[in-house]
Amino acid sequence: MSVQGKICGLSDQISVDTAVNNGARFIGLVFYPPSPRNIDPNLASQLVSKIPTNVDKVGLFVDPEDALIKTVLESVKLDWIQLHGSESPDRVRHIRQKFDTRILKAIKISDQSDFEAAKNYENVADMLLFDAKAPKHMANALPGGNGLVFDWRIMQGLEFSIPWMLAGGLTAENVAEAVKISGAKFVDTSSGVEIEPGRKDPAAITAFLTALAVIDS
Ligand SMILES: O=C(O)c1ccccc1NCC(=O)[C@H](O)[C@H](O)COP(=O)(O)O
Repeated sequence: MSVQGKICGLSDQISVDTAVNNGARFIGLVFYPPSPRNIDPNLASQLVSKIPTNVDKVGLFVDPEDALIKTVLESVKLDWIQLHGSESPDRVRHIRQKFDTRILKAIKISDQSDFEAAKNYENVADMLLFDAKAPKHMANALPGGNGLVFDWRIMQGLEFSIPWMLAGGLTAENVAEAVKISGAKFVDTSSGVEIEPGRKDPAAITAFLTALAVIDS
């Protein structure tokens, strides 16, 4: 199986269609108001209304209340709920059970010790997403989508009981190296396919997905 790609933070139809038409496996939709990629549930519903069933719709939340998830799901049928905050394993279990939707749980990584947290989520999530942790001094840092990489070498030799996705600063130029070093089978990008935060670049989306297609995995 080739490396599967998620394009996250989509907010316009051209970019959604470009991602789908170039082989994206996952479409990420941000429901986190402080993000420049945040979108209204009704717009989200329109954007993904025609995407094929083999492309999964991922709704991204940060420490959401149940009410927000409920409101979003009333507008758009998500295949995954991505939790990118400090949600506990019990909270993840609750969300998974209450909304009967697969969970992609983000774990922030800066060094090897951060992987210990991942073990606590293997029994409550369906997939893990390893993303670079923003440094404390970084101004205007978001919980994710910061365009930061972590040292992919620290992934080597690690094994998890559920699938995992690599994220953080991935671009068409570095994704092949990231896959080779980390062994990732799933990758995710947002900043790396943007003209500016919140404004996707269809050409960069195409380049990223084309780069995936030629990786011998
Ligand atoms: O993308 C955002 O604006 C965002 C905001 C708050 C929490 C998470 C967010 N994105 C999560 C993602 O899945 C991103 O694709 C991931 O962090 C990688 O982002 P990037 O480093 O920009 O490629």
